[in-house]
Amino acid sequence: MDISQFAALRRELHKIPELGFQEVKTQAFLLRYIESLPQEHLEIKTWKTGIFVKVKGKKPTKTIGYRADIDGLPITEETEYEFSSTHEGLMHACGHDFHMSIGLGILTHFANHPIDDNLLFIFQPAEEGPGGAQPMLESEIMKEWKPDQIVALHIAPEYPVGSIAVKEGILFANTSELFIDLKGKGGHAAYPHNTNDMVVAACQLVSQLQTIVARNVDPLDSAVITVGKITAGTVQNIIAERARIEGTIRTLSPESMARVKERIEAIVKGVEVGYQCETVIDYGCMYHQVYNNHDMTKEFMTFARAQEEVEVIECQKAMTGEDFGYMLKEIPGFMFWLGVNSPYGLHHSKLQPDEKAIEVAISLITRYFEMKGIA
Ligand SMILES: CC(=O)N[C@@H](CCC[C@H](N)C(=O)O)C(=O)O
Repeated sequence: MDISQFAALRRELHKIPELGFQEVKTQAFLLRYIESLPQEHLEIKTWKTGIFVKVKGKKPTKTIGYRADIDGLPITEETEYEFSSTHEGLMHACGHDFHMSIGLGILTHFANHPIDDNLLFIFQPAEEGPGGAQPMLESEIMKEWKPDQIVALHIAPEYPVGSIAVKEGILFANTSELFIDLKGKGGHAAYPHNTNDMVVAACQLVSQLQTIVARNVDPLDSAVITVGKITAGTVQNIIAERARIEGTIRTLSPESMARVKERIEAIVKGVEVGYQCETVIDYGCMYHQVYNNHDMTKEFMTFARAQEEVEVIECQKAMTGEDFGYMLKEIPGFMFWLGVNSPYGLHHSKLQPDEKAIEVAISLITRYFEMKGIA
């Protein structure tokens, strides 16, 4: 198998990023490739814009899963790659093009060289939102093909190529999106006393939200409230009638998530009374923490440490979120970081992961599955 072809596939996928549950071209591209493989041991089923591929084992006693997310982000690419996104305003800025091409590489190997156990490849839509993992888990296909163990990776710009980073237990946080709409009374810029200005209310609210992590969360626990977007108003000399705040909440414990939300609701109520406006809070999609199974992670770290070309870093937990957490809640397994050495981080318009990491991941996971998949 020529591993360099998977960097080429990654470039093709990089050109066509699509948002969650709109991954129509991505699904068609993946299917075309998967259908070009020897079909003798494969069973393919589509689910919405996702795909399940089962590689039937020779004498299976279990099924091992590999999950790759497939959606892109609403970011305008600034990499100057020859193979930049052809979809305006959209980019694979979270490495899902890597996750898919690595999945195709591992699948290609096992379509040609099946092992004793079954393998299940899950190409999952909508990781960035609204979340594809949970509905995929509840699907009839998953009920029939549910793996006994499951693995996924995520690219890590901050680690060098050739390294992976992982830990037992909690790896990623609990997350919840946060949308707050404010409606007051707009009017002429010169007559503020006749209005309820939602620009001022929204600015106050954003500042007050910052006090929650500082004052209401146990300092030995961790939480983040990030407001990534504010929209308000129409032009410079009209007082804004409406404002919208969009953000995300991250906590290491489910208890802190409940506490943070309780405080957000109290503060929003205060702004509502103080600014005589109407408010609506919507928590959008929520993800369960990524909790790595202790025994499987330990076994994987021992295995990876024995591979000459891989450096294993025992990392800290991160406040990122991943709906793979839902899969790990039901299926023993783990997620690990794959070092890709990019000067720009995840969700950045100039993210440039090093493609040499694709080969590292394909050969590491292939060998790991070969070790695990002996009946
Ligand atoms: C790995 C990663 O970057 N995941 C995203 C998941 C986002 C979930 C949701 N849209 C939210 O913002 O809460 C992340 O931002 O951590």
